[in-house]
Amino acid sequence: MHDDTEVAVLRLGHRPGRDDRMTTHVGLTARALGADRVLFPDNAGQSLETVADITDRFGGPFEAELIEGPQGIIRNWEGSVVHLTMYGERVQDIEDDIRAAHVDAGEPLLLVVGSEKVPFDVYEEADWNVGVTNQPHSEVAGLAVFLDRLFEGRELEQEWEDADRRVIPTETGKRVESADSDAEE
Ligand SMILES: C[S@@+](CC[C@H](N)C(=O)[O-])C[C@H]1O[C@@H](n2cnc3c(N)ncnc32)[C@H](O)[C@@H]1O
Repeated sequence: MHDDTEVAVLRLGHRPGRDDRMTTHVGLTARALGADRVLFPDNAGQSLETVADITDRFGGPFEAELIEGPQGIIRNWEGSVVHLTMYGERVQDIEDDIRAAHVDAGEPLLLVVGSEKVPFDVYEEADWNVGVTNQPHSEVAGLAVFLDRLFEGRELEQEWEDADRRVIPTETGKRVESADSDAEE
């Protein structure tokens, strides 16, 4: 999270058209739930634009980047690598170990989520293969639950910098204020 050791999310694989919405949601969920950066495959430019636009409007800091050779990024990552997969160890059994490496020892964390079939190398190169349940579901759901576990809910209290607008929580309806009008309140 903003003042903590870095958490980057790597989206492995992207099928233009079919995966556009899911890849965008990986980025938006990473941003909303406390990651610092999302790395998208180089054919996911449309998703990058959407995430950058949301960050401009609703605040940051958050970075979205296009990358080539995701497996090189995993191999050369200076820190811990967590791969989210339904075949992995149960998140509730190993979250303390991951938190100890990331929060206590200050290791940057790379969080890898797949789309279609994930190459076996990724399972071998990850420090932890982690299942959020051992049932098949979605990269967005796995990412959300994992980040909330990692940050123990602190991400829900984040402050957003350089936002153009801010949502005011309301019991019913929608209330959005511009950052300028906030400043005048
Ligand atoms: C729709 S799944 C496809 C997985 C693919 N069939 C494979 O063999 O790797 C896409 C991604 O969702 C995530 N995912 C799905 N279920 C998960 C679970 N139970 N725990 C953690 N991540 C999960 C994983 O990152 C996975 O790569």
